[in-house]
Amino acid sequence: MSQPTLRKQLTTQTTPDDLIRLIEDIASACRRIGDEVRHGAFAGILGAADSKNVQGETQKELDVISDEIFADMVSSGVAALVSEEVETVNWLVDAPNAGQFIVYYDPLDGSSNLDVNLSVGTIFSIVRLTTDVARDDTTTRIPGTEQIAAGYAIYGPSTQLVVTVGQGVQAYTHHPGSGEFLLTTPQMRIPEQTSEFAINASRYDMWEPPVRAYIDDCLRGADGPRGRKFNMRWCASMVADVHRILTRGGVFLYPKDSGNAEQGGKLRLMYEANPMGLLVEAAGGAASTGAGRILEVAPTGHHQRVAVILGSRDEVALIDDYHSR
Ligand SMILES: O=P(O)(O)OC[C@H]1O[C@](O)(COP(=O)(O)O)[C@@H](O)[C@@H]1O
Ligand SMILES: [Mg+2]
Ligand SMILES: [Mg+2]
Repeated sequence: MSQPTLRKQLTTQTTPDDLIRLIEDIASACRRIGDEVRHGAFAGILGAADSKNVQGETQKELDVISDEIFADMVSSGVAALVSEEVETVNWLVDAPNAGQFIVYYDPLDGSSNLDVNLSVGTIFSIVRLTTDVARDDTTTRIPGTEQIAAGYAIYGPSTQLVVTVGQGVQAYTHHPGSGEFLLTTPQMRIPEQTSEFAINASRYDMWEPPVRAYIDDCLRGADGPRGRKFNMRWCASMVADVHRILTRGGVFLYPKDSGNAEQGGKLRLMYEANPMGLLVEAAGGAASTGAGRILEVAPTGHHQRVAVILGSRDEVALIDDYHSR
């Protein structure tokens, strides 16, 4: 094993010790969640649970199990956990190894893919509270610009952990023999230009005019205003779509449309849009709502939703331009 381990690489990047311990907790939890996902068919847990989450969505059994694993295993230096699957903030300040970190997380992302054996993941975002924490839920409404680290695990053909602690984006691959996450991509970079978009095209008739105009122009190909052919991908798993973009470029859109406008969009700011926004920007890309930088959105609630447009910088800038026309 010549590649550095997660701890070795984070130490080389002079990451504070308490943050390394926290990221290692998260890596252990993701290893366990990956195992549960892989053995889900044997345990018969790939289906729906008979419960709904705060978003009113029917939970998958593995949504609940993954949340329990994460909440059990992630505690080093933690003051509070904010989960997609739990309505309220889980304050840990009385726990023996509590500290100043707030961890926002989506325990299982892309869960509609579970029973069809496609890639799913876990997403996390970390902020460090500077002052002594007050146990009130407004304390945790912190803009994405304050994140000190973010990442995701992807449970695909291999399990990978993709992390930023402020020095670019690193990808680690789980090494089944040793159980370690080993550094396999030292720097993920997003090309500034792309000819590949990802959007759920079945929502075409619900899109607002700027998004419809942008996609129409891409689909007109070489003879159209873009002067080149565009390809399309949609995994219905944000982790899988963003991983592809961090690996080879592209643009991902989940806009606000007439079908989700009441909720403000589909994807959640604190544990989907903010962490993915931090990763994409750290890899040279951009992340926008169409009306401004995602990371600068002032949070009004833990489960608030936003429009998401992220990926290759020039393409995101162009889509923003469609919104300002
Ligand atoms: O079903 P749609 O419209 O394709 O939406 C897919 C999107 O919803 C999500 O599955 C929402 O995340 P969760 O699975 O964590 O609820 C994203 O991962 C994905 O990008
Ligand atoms: Mg999700
Ligand atoms: Mg989820």
